[in-house]
Formats: sequence, C-alpha cells, structure tokens
Amino acid sequence: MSAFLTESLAGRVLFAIPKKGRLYEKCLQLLAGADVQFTRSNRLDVCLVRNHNMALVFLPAADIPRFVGEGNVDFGITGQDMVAEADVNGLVSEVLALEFGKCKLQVQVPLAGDIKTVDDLVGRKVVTSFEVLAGQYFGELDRKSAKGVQTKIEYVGGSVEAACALGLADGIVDLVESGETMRAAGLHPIETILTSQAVLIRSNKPKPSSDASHAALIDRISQRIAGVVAAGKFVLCNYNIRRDMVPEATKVTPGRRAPTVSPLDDPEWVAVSSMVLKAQVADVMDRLQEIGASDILVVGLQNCRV
Ligand SMILES: Nc1ncnc2c1ncn2[C@@H]1O[C@H](COP(=O)(O)OP(=O)(O)OP(=O)(O)O)[C@@H](O)[C@H]1O
Ligand SMILES: O=P(O)(O)OC[C@H]1O[C@H](OP(=O)(O)OP(=O)(O)O)[C@H](O)[C@@H]1O
Ligand SMILES: [Mg+2]
Repeated sequence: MSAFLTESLAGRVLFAIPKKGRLYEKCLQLLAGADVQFTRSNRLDVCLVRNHNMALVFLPAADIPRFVGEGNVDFGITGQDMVAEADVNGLVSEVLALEFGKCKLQVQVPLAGDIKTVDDLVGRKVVTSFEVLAGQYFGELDRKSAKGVQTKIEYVGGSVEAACALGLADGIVDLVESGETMRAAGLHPIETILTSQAVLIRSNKPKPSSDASHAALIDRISQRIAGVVAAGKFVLCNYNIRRDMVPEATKVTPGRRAPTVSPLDDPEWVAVSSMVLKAQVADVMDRLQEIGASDILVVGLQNCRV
C-alpha cells in the first residue's frame, strides 16, 4: 500500500466488503443504494469514499469477521457462517441481516453408500472448508458416542463436494443453496449445522482513534443499508375501500406501524396505503378483493427508511 494511501486512510471509518464471490455484486448494489460513492481501481483492495469520511476495504469474506473483531476495520459485510467459523463471539455485533447469500451448512454423504446418519460418520473422515464448525460439531458427537474414536476433520479451500468421489472423505460439511452442486456430486444432506445469510457486522472494539463522528457515520450508513434492504423486502400497496371496512382492511394490511388512511371525495370511501411484504403481496391482494377493496395498486420501492 502506498504511503499516500496509508496517510489518507488515517482518521477514516473503515468498511469491509467481500472482494469477490457470492456476496460481492449484492454488496455493490447496497453501497449504491446507500449512496456510498467510490471508484475501485483495478486490483486495489482499499479505496476512499468520495462523499463520506470513510474507506472501503475489499477482503476475502472469510477474513472479514476477524478484521472487524480485532477492530482493524470498523464494520463490514460477510456471511453468518463466516462469523461463526471465525469464532469471534463477543468481538463483533450483528447489526442487520441483509436477506441475501442465504444458504445452509450441511453434512453431506454419498447417496450410494453405507453412511446413513451423522453417527455413522463418527471415527471416519470429513472434508470441509469449515474446520472450526465441523470440528465443534463432530467433537460433540465423538464425546457422546460409545465408539471412543475421533472423527478426522480435514481442510480444503474449495470444490469440497469432489472429496468423496476422489476417495478423500467419507462425508463433507459444505454450503448448500439450490442443492445443484450437492446433487451433481452424488451427495445428499443428512444434517444441517447452521443456516446463514449475509450480515452487517460491527466491531465491539472501536479503534483507539475512533470518535463520536465515526460512531455516527457507522450508524448513518447502517440505517441507509437497512432502508435499501427493507425496500427490497416490501412493496407499497394502495387501494380504495368503503370506510366501514377499514377495521377489516387494517387486519389484512396492518402496515409497519399503521396503514395510512386518507379521505376521498366520496365520504363513504377512503384510500389506504400500507407497506406489505413482497412475499405476501399476492395473498394480500386476494384478501383485499374479498373484502371489497378496489383499485388495488402495488408499487415497488426504490429506497426507504424504516
Ligand atoms: N451457493 C451459495 N448461495 C448463497 N450464498 C452462498 C453460496 N455460497 C456461499 N455463500 C455465502 O457467501 C459467502 C462467501 O462465499 P464465496 O463462495 O463467495 O467465498 P469463497 O468460497 O471464499 O470464494 P470463491 O468461491 O469465489 O472462491 C459464504 O460464506 C456464504 O455465506
Ligand atoms: O447449492 P448450490 O446452489 O449448488 O450452491 C452451493 C455451492 O456454492 C458454493 O460454492 P462456490 O460456487 O462458491 O464454489 P467454491 O466451492 O469454489 O467456493 C458452496 O461451496 C457450494 O459448493
Ligand atoms: Mg465459494
């Protein structure tokens, strides 16, 4: 890192972003939605933010919990699985679940084979990129088992699913989202160790140079990101309904605090506006129609503050 860059980082809030992989693109979308302006030069893993006293540090997702935990970086985005694997309990706080990067960490074994349960794996060989979590999980099973043996946990950095076919392992512990990788490798899940999604984490050990303005900036950016996440999760539902049906309508669209009810020129009717979970909107529209609502409009949110 050039002396110039080191100097210009001094006094700035540092925000860690996964440098590549599954979480990268979504993180860029969040930063754009939060109006964090920067230009990432080719290959450079640190860049200054133009419109805030902040710099972005692009790091492997697996390293982010440790950097944030040790206070080198003020806050960051990574997977809950990475936080658990880094064993940084008490050193970082999870500020916000980000609703992407959803996956499960599962114990998987060959479909064709003699291993049917995790107990069958006790004393055998398990290959994984999550040696801490797999070690804790099988350590516990080993202790409970009457076999008096230790399950061998071996680390590989990627393409974990190939380990069984290559004769390296009897089972694996790896991430599953669609299940495509697992099925293509002739494996099936026999246990889920944890479920995960991307999260915003914050250091519990602020840098000695941090002051109140730093804490305020971390809060402001976290709130902006929360707004972008909520905008992706909710839609705005507007409709007209007879005034006497408002109590029923409020049950269907309670809103986050309460629905907005506005008078119309016709005294017997009102207009209602309410935030609704995107995942529930079709069902909500059916129910609104059933209770006599009309002109039901659903509008996507570009951004919001919640
Ligand atoms: N298939 C997936 N679906 C959803 N989220 C995933 C998936 N795979 C990984 N993740 C999430 O993204 C995080 C980073 O995984 P990613 O695969 O990007 O990192 P990596 O394996 O270090 O990088 P790469 O695969 O590019 O070498 C994981 O810790 C997990 O939280
Ligand atoms: O259930 P699926 O939708 O198939 O996704 C799961 C796969 O995604 C990740 O791998 P990635 O593509 O990051 O490759 P890697 O093994 O090299 O990390 C993970 O390690 C699984 O292999
Ligand atoms: Mg990967």
